[in-house]
Amino acid sequence: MKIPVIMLSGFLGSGKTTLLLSLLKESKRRGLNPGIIMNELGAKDVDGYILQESTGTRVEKLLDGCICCSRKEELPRSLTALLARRPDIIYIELTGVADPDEIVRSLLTPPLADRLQLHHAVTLLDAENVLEYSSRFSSDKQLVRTLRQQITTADLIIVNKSDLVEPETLWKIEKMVYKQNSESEIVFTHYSQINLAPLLTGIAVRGLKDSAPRRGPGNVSGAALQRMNTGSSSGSSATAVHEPVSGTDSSFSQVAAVTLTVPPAWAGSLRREELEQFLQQWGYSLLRAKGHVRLAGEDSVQLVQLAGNRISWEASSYPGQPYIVCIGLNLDEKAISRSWAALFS
Ligand SMILES: Nc1nc2c(ncn2[C@@H]2O[C@H](COP(=O)(O)OP(=O)(O)OP(=O)(O)O)[C@@H](O)[C@H]2O)c(=O)[nH]1
Repeated sequence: MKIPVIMLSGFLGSGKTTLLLSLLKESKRRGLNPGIIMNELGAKDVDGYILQESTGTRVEKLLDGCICCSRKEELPRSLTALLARRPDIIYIELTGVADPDEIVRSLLTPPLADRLQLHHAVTLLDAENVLEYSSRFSSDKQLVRTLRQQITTADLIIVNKSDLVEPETLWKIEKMVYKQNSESEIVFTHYSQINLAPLLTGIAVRGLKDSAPRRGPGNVSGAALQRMNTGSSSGSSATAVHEPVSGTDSSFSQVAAVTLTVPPAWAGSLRREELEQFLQQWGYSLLRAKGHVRLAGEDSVQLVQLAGNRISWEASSYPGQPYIVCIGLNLDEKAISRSWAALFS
């Protein structure tokens, strides 16, 4: 019996982990044993920690590079390890700059092809930013190509973050998607809330299956569109570890990750506004930031996220040394490190 795979792709911060959280909760509710592979560009496992903390599910992590290129050879190894745990369904969350077509190719190549079956290729789009990508990233043609590939490879496209845009923008996005992929289903939603049933149709607990999983009928309708409050707000030596995302056939040649750590002596001294200013000064060259920090005057550790130039905060129980992973296009690593160190001088 082949194990069904649902692949989640989409640019940085588009809502993949938010969707995966819902899928995991729904999988558990159905008594399924899910296997998860999560790939992160940075060396820190921010999303894996969020998933483990919220659902208790073990996550197979592939950090510090992209499994469509620089860490390509690690995917078969991780999938083989995961299969030994006899999952009913495997979710693969790609990095925001991964070419999903490369992953589909790996899944269709023996020996993986003998054991796995691609059930759905889902791509999330950030409604607030997706129409700007071609002009914003015009200096990185490879990245623009990869983002197109994310649209053309999908059989389900979820236009997420629709709470942040006007209906006109959604129509433009629909037109843009249709031009590139007229076959896929497209839904509009916020916080990745969609009807999960069609995605999981045909997936059953091992032993209860009498045939190979089949795709369900379409109709993955999103939640009713409505404006909603995002909950976002308008934050020895500090170290910066640069993680060049290498690989000869890299799909994201100019995208790199930097991990910034807070010196132990300064933990709990950062002010929220200071950190927000630090993150916002790089404009769109800082594509994504996420990490756990301890702020002055706050009891709990905070999970801070920057996506599409918006910053959000939520309480976290992360027990380790505070850090932030910054992912950017042509980021000036020296300037970032200097600016970060200045926060602690
Ligand atoms: N306003 C708004 N925020 C959202 C929505 N969906 C997700 N977010 C927020 O956007 C940020 C990024 O969401 P994630 O689900 O982590 O995105 P991702 O695609 O997994 O991000 P990476 O894996 O880092 O590429 C988080 O702070 C989410 O809470 C939405 O529909 N509307």
